[in-house]
Amino acid sequence: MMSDQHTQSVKLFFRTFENHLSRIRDDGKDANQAYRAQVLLSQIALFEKAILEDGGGGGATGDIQSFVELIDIEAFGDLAAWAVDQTAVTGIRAVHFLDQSGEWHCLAGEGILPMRLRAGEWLRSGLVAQLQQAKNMFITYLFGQPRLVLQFEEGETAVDRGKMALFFARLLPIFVTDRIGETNTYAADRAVIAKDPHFCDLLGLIEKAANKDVSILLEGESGTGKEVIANFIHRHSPRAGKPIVAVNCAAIPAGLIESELFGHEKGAFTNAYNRQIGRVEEADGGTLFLDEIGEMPFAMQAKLLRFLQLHEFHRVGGKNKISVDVRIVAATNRHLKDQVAKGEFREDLYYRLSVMPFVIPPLRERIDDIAALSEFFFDKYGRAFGFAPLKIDPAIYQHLVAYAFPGNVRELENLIQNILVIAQGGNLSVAHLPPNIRELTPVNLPERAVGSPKRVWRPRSSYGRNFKWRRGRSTAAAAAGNPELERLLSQTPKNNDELKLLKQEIQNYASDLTLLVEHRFLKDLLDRAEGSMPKASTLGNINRTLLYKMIDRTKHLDD
Ligand SMILES: Nc1ncnc2c1ncn2[C@@H]1O[C@H](COP(=O)(O)OP(=O)(O)OP(=O)(O)O)[C@@H](O)[C@H]1O
Repeated sequence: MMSDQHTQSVKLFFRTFENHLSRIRDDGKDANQAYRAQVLLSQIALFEKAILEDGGGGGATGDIQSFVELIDIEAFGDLAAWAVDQTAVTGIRAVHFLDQSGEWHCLAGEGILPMRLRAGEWLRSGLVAQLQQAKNMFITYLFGQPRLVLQFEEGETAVDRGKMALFFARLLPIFVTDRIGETNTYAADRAVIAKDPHFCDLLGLIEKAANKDVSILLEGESGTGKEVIANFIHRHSPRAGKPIVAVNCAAIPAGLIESELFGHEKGAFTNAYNRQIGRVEEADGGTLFLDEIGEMPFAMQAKLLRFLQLHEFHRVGGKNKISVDVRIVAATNRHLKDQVAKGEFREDLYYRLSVMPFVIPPLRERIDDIAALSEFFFDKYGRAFGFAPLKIDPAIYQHLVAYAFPGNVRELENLIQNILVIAQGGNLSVAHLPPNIRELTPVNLPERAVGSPKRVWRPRSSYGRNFKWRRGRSTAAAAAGNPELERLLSQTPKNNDELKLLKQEIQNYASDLTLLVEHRFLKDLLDRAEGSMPKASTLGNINRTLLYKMIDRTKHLDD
């Protein structure tokens, strides 16, 4: 079994990984790659479980055989560098990659690659094989060809190496760069599937609010997706690189909630054997998601309010004030204003929390979403359960839309899993629906609800339909006092080629400026870290590989 610390590290690894994949998915460069990243994101929980639990075996499936083997080595190299940088968590010491021409590249770390790829020396199990002689070496396969060698640290590691190697094997196809025909692209945003026009509008508003550092209150029935939206807010906020920490106020006994939120000192109460950091402190710099806020005990509400006003608190049993910077997103499936009227919830806290309130509509009011979410869950769980591509009778959607879904998206998600288990994949028809839904009169779907062209939620342009020039700073004002900028900005290109050249010149100038800022940042950081790279990495919240890269590209400024 893993220690708590390692479990936490593995979890952190996966959260960072999710961010990495989200970036691939969201950068808008390649729809197929984005789709594959989304598929992996939807499987990540299964991998995490498999790696954390003994004997999980990595049950998730991925249709990697359908991907052509053209790997973007550079992009994969970044990931490899990162995995080696996080060796305490991944256990990985070096990553080697075999390209199509049969040449090996050391993508990250240091290690000598024994060129013994002959059959018989490797114990193959599915996509990965372990070298018989050196148990810390794993090969992963793509199309039956060895492609990647992972060298793990010697001795015991907290992570099961086989599972980690399998995880990398599954990742490879994400970095395939060619196109593989038409694929679904409904993965507009990780796990926020939305097609209903009103819900899409609401998401657009929420995205705008996410950008402002204000408290957000999400109200809505249970299972409507409030937690999914809280994550969406975090990812679309300037705090996206920091943690989001969720606290379910209903799940914590009243007597423990203060220490859960604010932590406690050793000996603060019976059983407080060690100092414990609270969830608020864990979320420093990021977002604190307070789920079921309506269940927070009245006495605790006063303490929370105080913290929101002062941004500081004491650990239970502690004397020192601790300051943190968190953004609060709270959610409730009760009507908080009614609770205020009944005297169950503090009015002052209500106003603090609900600077931007949003009501998430129930699923029955988002008819287009029922079909879109069903498609999404059929695909997600069909893959996760290892079923071949499904054939779904469109009448299924007509019945699902007729149902009221009192349990909202959560109920729909469970239902789709049940249908898949009952049908065991293959052809899905109305007969596989539970009787209460099968017997409903089918509803004709709006044309846009299922199939292509898919309407998906995407961040909207802030310009709306009609474009108006914003009243912004003039170029003259922007350049004031800087002769070089004045020279660049005073030119009026006469055609597109001239414009491109000028833009390039301005970009070069700007990157020089950013290097100066980076240089100043590094100098200060290393001063504070007294020259120690590990310390600088922690203080600056920057991984070491990137730190080295930054030093490399700015060191010429040191003269
Ligand atoms: N728009 C969506 N796209 C994809 N999955 C969704 C969406 N909305 C909800 N889900 C899924 O439905 C389930 C319930 O969502 P979530 O936990 O966010 O609901 P909730 O409103 O916070 O529920 P509760 O009030 O009971 O805590 C989750 O498994 C979530 O992944």
